[in-house]
Amino acid sequence: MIDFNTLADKYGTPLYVYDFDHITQQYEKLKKAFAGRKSLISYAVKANSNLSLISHLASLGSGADCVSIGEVRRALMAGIPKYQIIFSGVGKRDDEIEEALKSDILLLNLESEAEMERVEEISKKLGKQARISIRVNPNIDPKTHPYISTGLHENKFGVDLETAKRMYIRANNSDYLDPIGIHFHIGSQLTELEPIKESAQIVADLVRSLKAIKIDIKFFDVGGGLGIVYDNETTIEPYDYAQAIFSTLYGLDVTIICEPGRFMVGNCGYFLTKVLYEKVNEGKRFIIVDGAMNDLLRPSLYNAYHKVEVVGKDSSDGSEADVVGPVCESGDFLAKKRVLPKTEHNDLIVVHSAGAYGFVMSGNYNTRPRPAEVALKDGKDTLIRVRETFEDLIKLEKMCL
Ligand SMILES: Cc1ncc(COP(=O)(O)O)c(C=O)c1O
Ligand SMILES: N[C@@H](CCCC[NH3+])C(=O)O
Repeated sequence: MIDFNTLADKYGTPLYVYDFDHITQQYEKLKKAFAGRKSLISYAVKANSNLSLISHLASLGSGADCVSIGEVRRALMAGIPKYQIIFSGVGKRDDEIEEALKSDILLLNLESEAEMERVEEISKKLGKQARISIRVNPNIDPKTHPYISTGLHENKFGVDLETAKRMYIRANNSDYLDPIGIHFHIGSQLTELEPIKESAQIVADLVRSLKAIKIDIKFFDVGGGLGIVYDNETTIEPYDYAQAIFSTLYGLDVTIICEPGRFMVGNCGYFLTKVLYEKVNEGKRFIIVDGAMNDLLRPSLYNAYHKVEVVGKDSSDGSEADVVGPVCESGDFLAKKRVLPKTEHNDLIVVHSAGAYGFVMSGNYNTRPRPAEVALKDGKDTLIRVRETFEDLIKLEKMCL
């Protein structure tokens, strides 16, 4: 049992708390599911890019999937070996490509023909050969929230099968490109296995057709996307996930890469916020707390559900309320229409499953400094990011005054 009150007293609120032991369990579960085949788990840094958290994953043997040079730098700083780092993303700048090539990471994952031309040109300038993978868009509906669906042709990600094949042939004929990987990622918070299996089948068929023309793909990257329980969702078991992928890989000797973000860190995280006031507007009850949409955006952005509880109080005799923050937006809420007990000033509210896409999507709207982050490991709590101050926020502007 986590003693949330003690943590809130010690570090203040709003506050992010991550249970690193839970991350270890998630990592081991997935690693075990892939046992028996060559595999690399490349944690999707975008889900939670705290350096101490990445460093914890590095200590478990994890690689990193990055979508900006900043994330690549974080991964390297946190101790992820360079040959376990992948750089994806639809819009890499020249300077990002150059730095990634100089860093000698495992793969640049390419998402368009135009990008491949840039990478070839920059590799030529550096006198290097770029190890690349190509992100295939298999046009499969992942059956998730439209904002986090990425594997349909209407989404901006990847290239269609024909284009991918053309790119592989071209890359294979280039002195500066080494096409050794293939990639797909159809969306996030996936709770159904079939779309993943179908996509893997399509992409594996492409790998077999490439093999027939002597283009040898060594890394089969299935992206991330494994969903977690926020409310009462049925999720995909890692074992079934791995078996579904294995079943598509007949005749192929590849290292499977998978890039879980949410699965690895989502349920390890808690967002702690204190009650400021309660009020009732014409029968509508609001619990106003010191955390807001700038700290945890998912409810406002996706209408995402996060379980909330008032620490030490039983909800059974409660009534319906919205939990809202102090930001000047009607869309600033953490939870809507939840049965919650009567609260007092300074009661502590815990928002669950806040480890993924929580702090990383926070901002300073309304000149609100971002929360501190704390890790729990082996029964000990450690500060892993200091709370921002007003001075931190205005530092860059003050330099221009
Ligand atoms: C290419 C890629 N890999 C991995 C991920 C991680 O996704 P998730 O957090 O759903 O596992 C994403 C985000 O959706 C992504 O775009
Ligand atoms: N930000 C999203 C996930 C995006 C996944 C990245 N491609 C969320 O909070 O659910």
